[in-house]
Amino acid sequence: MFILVNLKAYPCDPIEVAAAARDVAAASGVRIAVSPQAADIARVADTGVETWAQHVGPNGVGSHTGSTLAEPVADAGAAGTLINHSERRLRLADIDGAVRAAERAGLATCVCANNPAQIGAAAALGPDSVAVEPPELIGGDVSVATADPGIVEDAVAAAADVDESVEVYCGAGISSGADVETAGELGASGILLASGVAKADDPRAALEALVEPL
Ligand SMILES: O=C[C@H](O)COP(=O)(O)O
Repeated sequence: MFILVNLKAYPCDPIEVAAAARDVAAASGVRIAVSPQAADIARVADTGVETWAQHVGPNGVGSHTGSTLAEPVADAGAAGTLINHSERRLRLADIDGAVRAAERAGLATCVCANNPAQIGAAAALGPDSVAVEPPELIGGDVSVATADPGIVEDAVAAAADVDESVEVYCGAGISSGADVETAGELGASGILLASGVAKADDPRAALEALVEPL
């Protein structure tokens, strides 16, 4: 099981979370990555934790003010990137372009989507992974794996119908080891979570609790 901790724009200390994630991953053997703000990628990567960007765009070098290019993200130490997160939606052509740009830069890709139909479309673009997240459950206290287990199972089936090599993650409201375990039983090979760690009083304890049953 892969645990991807998205720090969004929460006012946590990215280095504290990164160091905790690095240590918990090493102690547990569970793959854990941290996805900080773009400006923090290099500092977070320097801790040794697997580091992901929250977004890259489709552009290459040129006159694209405000762009996040894949190459400098990779150069800063990122190993992968989210694309089309629910809070950073892109047009279809730009999702495709961002996947291609990330591939050229050597970044692993995870395309986010709202529902199984979108997961099938996302998988058709050839990313390494897709993540299903019902927007109404993001940031809440109830895990997608509990509130809507069918959406996870249907997303796994939708991706497999298109390309069995695409990994399927799920996210929204996941905060406990039991949530992670249930997501795995539903067929997800990874989880995407944010508030359960980034807003925790003790992020290290929150991470330890997540991996405890694995
Ligand atoms: O990127 C993470 C997801 O949007 C889930 O966020 P959450 O764990 O706060 O529900």
